[in-house]
Amino acid sequence: MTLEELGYTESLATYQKEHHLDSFLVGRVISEHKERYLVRTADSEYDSEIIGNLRFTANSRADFPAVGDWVAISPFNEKDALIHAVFPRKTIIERQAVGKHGEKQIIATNIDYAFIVLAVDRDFSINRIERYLSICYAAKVIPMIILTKIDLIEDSELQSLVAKVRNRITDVPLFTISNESFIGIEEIKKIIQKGKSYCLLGSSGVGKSSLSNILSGKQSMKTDAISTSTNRGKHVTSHRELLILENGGILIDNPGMREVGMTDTSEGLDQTFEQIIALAKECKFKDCTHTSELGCSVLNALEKGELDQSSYENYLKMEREKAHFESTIAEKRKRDKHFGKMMKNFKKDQNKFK
Ligand SMILES: Nc1nc2c(ncn2[C@@H]2O[C@H](COP(=O)(O)OP(=O)(O)OP(=O)(O)O)[C@@H](O)[C@H]2O)c(=O)[nH]1
Ligand SMILES: [Zn+2]
Repeated sequence: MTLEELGYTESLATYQKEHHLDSFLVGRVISEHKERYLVRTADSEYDSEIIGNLRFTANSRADFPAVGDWVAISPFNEKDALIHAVFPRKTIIERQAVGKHGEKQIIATNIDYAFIVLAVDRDFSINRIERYLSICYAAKVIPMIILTKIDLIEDSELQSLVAKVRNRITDVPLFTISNESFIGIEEIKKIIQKGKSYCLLGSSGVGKSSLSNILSGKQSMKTDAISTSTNRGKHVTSHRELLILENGGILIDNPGMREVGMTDTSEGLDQTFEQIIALAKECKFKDCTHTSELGCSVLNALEKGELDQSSYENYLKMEREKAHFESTIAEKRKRDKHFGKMMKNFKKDQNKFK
C-alpha cells in the first residue's frame, strides 16, 4: 500500500519537508484507544504513543492525535512507535464532549466527504438533514445525502420524499439506495474517489453498517478486530476504524461518529440556511431575532410563502442551541481564567515566604 492510497497529499508532503520531518515515518491514525494510537504506514501498522514533549505542549484535547490524523512516528521495534508530530488537519468533525460543558471532542479528521444517511421509513426528517449539514459545513467536510431502504416504499412515495427534500435543500447531491436490492449502489460507487476520505453520518439503524459492508466488500466490520500488545504489558483489542473501499476510497467509521448529531450544538448554520441568512441582511434592525420585529424580511418572506415554515422553525431552534453552547463556553473560559489567576497568586504568595 502507498501513502497516497491512505489519502496522503502533496500539501502534506510539503509540510513534512518544511518542518524537517523527513527522518520520520509518516502514517495515518486508524484507531484510538485510551491515548494509544494504531498508526498505519505504507508497509505496516504500529501501536503508538505520543512523546512527552508533545504531551506537555498540548493545550487541550484537540492537540492530541485523532482518528484520520497524519502523524510523524519513529518505530522502536516491529510493532511499537512514538508519535512526534501531528500534521495540520484539513477538516475536523467534532462534537460537544459528554458531561463536559462547552468542551469539544474530535471525532475524526481529514475527511473529505460525508454521507448523511437517512432511511425513508421511520427515520425520515428534513430537520435532521439540516442539522447534519450544519455539522458538515462547520467541519469543512463536503456533504452528500443518501436515502436508504427505498425497497420498503412505493416509487411514487419516494418521488414525493425527494421533492420535499429538494424543496428545502437544493444544492446537495442526493442518492436513493437499497442495501437489500442494491438499487442505487452503483451510483454511489461511481462518485467515490480513490484516495479521498469519507464518513457516514446518521441515526442508528438507517443502514450505515450495511452500506459500508457493501462498499468495502467485507462481511462485517465488527469482526475485523485486531489484537495489539502494549508495552505496559496489557492487551488491548482495537478495531480498524479506517477502511479502504473496493474502488480506493477511504471510509472512516469509528464509535464516536455514531454520536455526532442529535445532541450536538451546531455551527455551520449560515451555509445550511443560506436563504434565511440572505433575507436577514435586509432586516430593518441589525440585531433582529426574526421572531416579532417590524421590518423583518425573514418574517415577510414567511408571510408571502417564499420561505418554508419548517425550515424557519428549525433554524430558530438551532440558533438557540448555538447561543446556549456559546454561553457555556464563555463561562468555562471565565472559570479557567479565574483558576489561572488563583494559581499565579498562590505561587506569588509562596515565593514571599521563601
Ligand atoms: N429493507 C431494508 N433494510 C435495510 C436496508 N439497509 C439496512 N437495512 C436493515 O436495517 C437494519 C439496520 O441496518 P444497519 O446497517 O445495522 O444500520 P446502522 O445505521 O449501521 O445502525 P447502527 O449500527 O445502530 O448505527 C438491519 O436489520 C439491516 O438489515 C435497506 O436498504 N433496506
Ligand atoms: Zn429579521
